[in-house]
Amino acid sequence: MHEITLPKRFVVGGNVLEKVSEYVLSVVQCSKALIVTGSSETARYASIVYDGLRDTHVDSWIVSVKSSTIGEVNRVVEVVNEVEADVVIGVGGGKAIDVAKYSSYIAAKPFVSIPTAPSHDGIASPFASIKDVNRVTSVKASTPVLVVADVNVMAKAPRRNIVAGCGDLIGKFSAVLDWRLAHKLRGEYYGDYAASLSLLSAKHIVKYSKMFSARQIPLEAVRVLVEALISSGIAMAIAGSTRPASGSEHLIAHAIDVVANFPALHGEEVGIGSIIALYLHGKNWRRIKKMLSDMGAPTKISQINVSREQMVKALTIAHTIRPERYTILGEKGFSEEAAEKIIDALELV
Ligand SMILES: NC(=O)C1=CN([C@@H]2O[C@H](COP(=O)(O)OP(=O)(O)OC[C@H]3O[C@@H](n4cnc5c(N)ncnc54)[C@H](OP(=O)(O)O)[C@@H]3O)[C@@H](O)[C@H]2O)C=CC1
Ligand SMILES: O=C(CO)COP(=O)(O)O
Ligand SMILES: [Zn+2]
Repeated sequence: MHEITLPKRFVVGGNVLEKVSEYVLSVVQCSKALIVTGSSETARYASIVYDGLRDTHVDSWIVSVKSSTIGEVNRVVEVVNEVEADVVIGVGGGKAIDVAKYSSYIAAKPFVSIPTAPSHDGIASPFASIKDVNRVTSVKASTPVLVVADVNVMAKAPRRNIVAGCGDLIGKFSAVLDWRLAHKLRGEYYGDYAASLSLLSAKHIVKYSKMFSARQIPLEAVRVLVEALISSGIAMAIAGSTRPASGSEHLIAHAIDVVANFPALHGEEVGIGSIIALYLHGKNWRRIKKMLSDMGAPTKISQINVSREQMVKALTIAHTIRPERYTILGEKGFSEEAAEKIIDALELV
């Protein structure tokens, strides 16, 4: 048994950031808010949120975080307690959202998710990837009470971040295959509804792939991507774990982070992990590789700043990242020889 807690309100649309205070006040009674953001363009969006809250007499503070580590979470929790904030608002990419989400969970305050880029599916999920809490995998955190996704803001994010969101979602094809495999081989609980919802998000990326390959990605495609990222987060909430969203492709991405110290965006690494995972599952990996390549997503390890030696190492340790989650990598994973062979067979160099 697990409880499914979903956000109370989703606001998805153009220019919704300016009205954020109205949305926040519609779901939480608050007079003090702590905004967690990054340090680049994200901080500019955070100041728009700050101004909106000030105009409706909500005192606000902004904390900029550099990484999604427990050190940053502790720093944010200290400020939450010091200023007695009633709500924690994350404004930024996956890093800022995750730090805000986990801090709100520790401080037992409501969490509001305001993504500035469609680069990951943690936007609405109740899990956070905090780098040194559970090694490199996610942990249970708060479900946002409110998600405000301004598609105009997100469409202005760097193309690289947008395409990374496509990569994170393409990963659901192998994640669900792995889940089914674990169900058949290990009797693990398999939630057909959560799995179908997760797959739906990946299928929409394929359906709209031509639009994502256009020089200027149309707003319509960004909106579909944002909705798909939200719905993948909901699939995780329904399943009560990240199982529908994270399988062997994520283990490979996490292993790359361990070996090469976070060399690229999460969704970019998942895209490459998906090519390998789909090959192992006997699926049409060539089609997915071409699709990612056409979008401008990395399909070679040099494009994610990973050397051949590092990739071999990552492949040989991927199965150890989360031993309790059975995947196509099995219990022994890749041998060095097999890793070398797959890198050549899939032309990853
Ligand atoms: N909780 C969950 O369920 C999930 C969590 N994740 C986690 O999310 C993280 C990945 O998120 P991702 O967004 O790729 O990485 P980051 O949050 O690190 O963002 C990457 C970069 O993009 C910048 N950025 C964000 N929005 C904009 C914008 N609108 N314009 C210009 N620059 C922008 C960020 O700026 P700045 O430096 O200012 O922050 C940062 O420099 C990983 O840590 C991953 O583990 C991924 C999937 C699911
Ligand atoms: O990135 C995620 C889903 O896209 C979360 O996955 P993990 O639970 O493997 O960290
Ligand atoms: Zn992911």
